Amino acid sequence: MPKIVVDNLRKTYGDTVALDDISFEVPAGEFVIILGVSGSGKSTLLRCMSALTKPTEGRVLIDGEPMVTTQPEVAMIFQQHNIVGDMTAYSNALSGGINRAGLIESVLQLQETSEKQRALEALDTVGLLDEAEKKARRMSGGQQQRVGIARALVQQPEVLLADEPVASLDPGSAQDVMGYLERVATSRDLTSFISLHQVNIARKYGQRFIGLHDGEKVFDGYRDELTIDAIDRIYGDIDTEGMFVMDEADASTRRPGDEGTEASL
Ligand SMILES: Nc1ncnc2c1ncn2[C@@H]1O[C@H](COP(=O)(O)OP(=O)(O)OP(=O)(O)O)[C@@H](O)[C@H]1O
Repeated sequence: MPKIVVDNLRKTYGDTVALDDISFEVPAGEFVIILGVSGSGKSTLLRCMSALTKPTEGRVLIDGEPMVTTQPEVAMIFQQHNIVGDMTAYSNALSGGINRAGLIESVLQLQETSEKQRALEALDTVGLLDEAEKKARRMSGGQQQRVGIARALVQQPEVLLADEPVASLDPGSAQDVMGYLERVATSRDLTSFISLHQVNIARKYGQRFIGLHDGEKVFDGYRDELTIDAIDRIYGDIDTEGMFVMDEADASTRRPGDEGTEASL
């Protein structure tokens, strides 16, 4: 049985069709990148998958069960980190257990020792154990996003959703955070959906790619299928030259006349 089924998902806001009849199935453990320009529907798709937004039509199934409300098995990481600057990295991570432990226990840090242990392990996983007692606001954007990942892990999710997790980061930090996300997903066997608009980063880390354009699914395939033509379909009229990092293995994906146009970012 697929881990996640997105079944004829449609979401409209007045006259705006944010998602238009989106369907796909993803087996457990896949690392899926959602690609598309701003406004293509990436956030709406992830919000529907986490039950933060109710679809107009269609449904999302996790392990065959409809997702009608948010649940701890599905963790969401946001672009703006959504962590509390005045709290330490440890306290922020620990607050990820809020769905399981309850609000009061979480605020008073009355969670069980096992939960506290999990927070420390999660910080260790994202390379921040030594910074556990540091206030989040004194950390870099990349470190804050890694705290956000740690917090999501404390929730003990099976599915990880990340909405533009590296959009506000410099290229080095963005790669750093994507590397941690990939390693965490592999080591904890998470089914992951990461929305990105940077094609070069997507190609480096993604296993499978779902491309959205104006709310429609225009691509669904694995790394070797993400050709320049596919990128063109996802990005439409936008000049995609320079988005595509070629390597030896990509030679077969070149279009006639593309010789010499590869760009490295
Ligand atoms: N709460 C809302 N109310 C009205 N329209 C919305 C709302 N949320 C999204 N939209 C519209 O739905 C469409 C898809 O938006 P969405 O945020 O999902 O795209 P996106 O690909 O995530 O863009 P970005 O990368 O800028 O976040 C856009 O036209 C957007 O204006």
